[in-house]
Amino acid sequence: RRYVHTGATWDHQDLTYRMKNYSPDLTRSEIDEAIAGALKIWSDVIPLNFEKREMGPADIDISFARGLHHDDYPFDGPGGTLAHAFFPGDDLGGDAHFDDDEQFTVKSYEGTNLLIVAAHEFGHSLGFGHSSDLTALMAPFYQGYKPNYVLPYDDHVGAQHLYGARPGS
Ligand SMILES: CC(C)C[C@H](CC(=O)NO)C(=O)N[C@H]1Cc2cn(c3ccccc23)CCCCCCNC1=O
Ligand SMILES: [Ca+2]
Ligand SMILES: [Zn+2]
Ligand SMILES: [Zn+2]
Repeated sequence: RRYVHTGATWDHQDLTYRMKNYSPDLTRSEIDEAIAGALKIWSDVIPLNFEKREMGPADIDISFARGLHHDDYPFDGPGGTLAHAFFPGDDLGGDAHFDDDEQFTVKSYEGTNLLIVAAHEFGHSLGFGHSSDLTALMAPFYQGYKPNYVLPYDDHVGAQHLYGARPGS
């Protein structure tokens, strides 16, 4: 049990998310697919449902930004920090920001894999801190593209400890 829980969780099961903008690195459908896939990594094991919204307020607002971008955590250019996200809550709570100075890719060993980075960030959006298990998704270090990604044990146990297990998972 090395995952870290921050104390904040959502008080509703049906969470909404919204793409506030897109990155020029990929097509909209590639980005939508990577985001949905990253959310599914978590909803496969815990009883939360994610619904994409095109307009209006959402629990998890997703955006790409460079440098300073309306929060106290400016991005740092290419490399270094790849993305960050906020624990559950109103406004910025649950939101995920991706550093658009990275070259986001899908299904490639080149660049920075959007699905894996997004899955890590959504762990924070659901209330998880960093794990000291370096093989965990919630480890603080990017571990590169992995085809057919399966949620590591530490994250799986952590998620179910917090939100219970999705029946049959
Ligand atoms: C887990 C990931 C998806 C999100 C995390 C940030 C995070 O925890 N978001 O929720 C991240 O970006 N970690 C850095 C940590 C990091 C590694 N280095 C750095 C050099 C400078 C600044 C940070 C780093 C060494 C050089 C490699 C730089 C490229 C990879 N970067 C990382 O692994
Ligand atoms: Ca960066
Ligand atoms: Zn930010
Ligand atoms: Zn993190």
